[in-house]
Amino acid sequence: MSAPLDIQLADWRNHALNLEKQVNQVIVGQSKAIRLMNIAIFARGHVLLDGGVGVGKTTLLQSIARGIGGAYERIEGTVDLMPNDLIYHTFLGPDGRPQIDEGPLLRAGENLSVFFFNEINRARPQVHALMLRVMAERHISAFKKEYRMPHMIVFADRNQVEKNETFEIPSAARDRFMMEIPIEIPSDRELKKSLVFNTKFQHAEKLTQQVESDILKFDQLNAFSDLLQNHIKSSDVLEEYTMDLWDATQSPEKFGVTMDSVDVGRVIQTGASPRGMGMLMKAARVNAWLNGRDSLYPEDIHAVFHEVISHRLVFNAAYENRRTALARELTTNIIRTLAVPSLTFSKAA
Ligand SMILES: Nc1ncnc2c1ncn2[C@@H]1O[C@H](COP(=O)(O)OP(=O)(O)OP(=O)(O)O)[C@@H](O)[C@H]1O
Repeated sequence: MSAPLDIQLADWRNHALNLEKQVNQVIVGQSKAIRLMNIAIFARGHVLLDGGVGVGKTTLLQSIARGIGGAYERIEGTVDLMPNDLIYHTFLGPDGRPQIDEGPLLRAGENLSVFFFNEINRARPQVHALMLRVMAERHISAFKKEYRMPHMIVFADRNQVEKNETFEIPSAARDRFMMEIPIEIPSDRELKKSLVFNTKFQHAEKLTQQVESDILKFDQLNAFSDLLQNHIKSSDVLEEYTMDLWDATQSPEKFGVTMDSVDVGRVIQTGASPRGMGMLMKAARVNAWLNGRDSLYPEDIHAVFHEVISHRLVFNAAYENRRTALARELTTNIIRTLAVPSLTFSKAA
């Protein structure tokens, strides 16, 4: 028999916060990104990572995978990567004859919990199409059988610096990702110094091993996530506020939102999608639970608004090449400008 709901919620919250604490001890200066990744894990959403090279993405994901339990797999996006490279690879066996083995998507079977697609925008659209299908359906047929990966979360990094030979992910594909999370070099000088001079940070594998394994049970996350999503309540006032936020992503000028650098009325081609708003609320509910509440507050939406909404906005062509800065300014100004309702909910025990 399963434990009473309030005990389950409290136990899982302790595990979630423990995971966060342990990952923060090995990956320094990334506490905000780690909180957001934890939210995505409990909301069961795929994540785009926005970061440069050598900023600790692999170490971070391996640490998280260790804490979640299950298997971690990684693939590099390259211009000659083919969809089949995710599914199988061929090699010469000891007898000199060609053999076929399962590729990174299939190798771990149902144990796959974290799949890292590095530099996804170096891969061709055919590869994106396969990846997006598997992200949505979490199964694929190959070798005359059906492979399921029900516990998989995809983390995809886009190389934002080098644009040669890249295939940008179109807006419809970006919309499938719950969040885009920046992984930036820490700004604190002492932290930066320790990354350079403390030799432990040059041993990524040893760092990862410091995270306790199986803090969460990766194969129970889907069921717990459903339970959590059904548990967190919202109110009419909060729902109306959310609808205004949504409208403001499409027509910011109607809500008096302004931007310093551009005419706000001309900048947006398409605001957030219904899928995006659904994902916003899923992420916000996880934030409420992590903060020990059973009701949604505006601050739960604010905590994830930028990372869930920005990558979905489509800017008019003249502004697309400045999208990162403009999206940050717009989402910040939407939150600042729209009147925040005050809510009086009781805190969860
Ligand atoms: N914030 C950080 N905390 C801990 N270690 C870090 C951090 N940033 C970088 N490192 C260290 O830098 C090295 C490179 O990290 P890692 O390979 O994870 O980066 P990456 O972003 O995945 O690189 P690439 O883009 O080349 O794949 C590792 O030894 C890692 O420990």
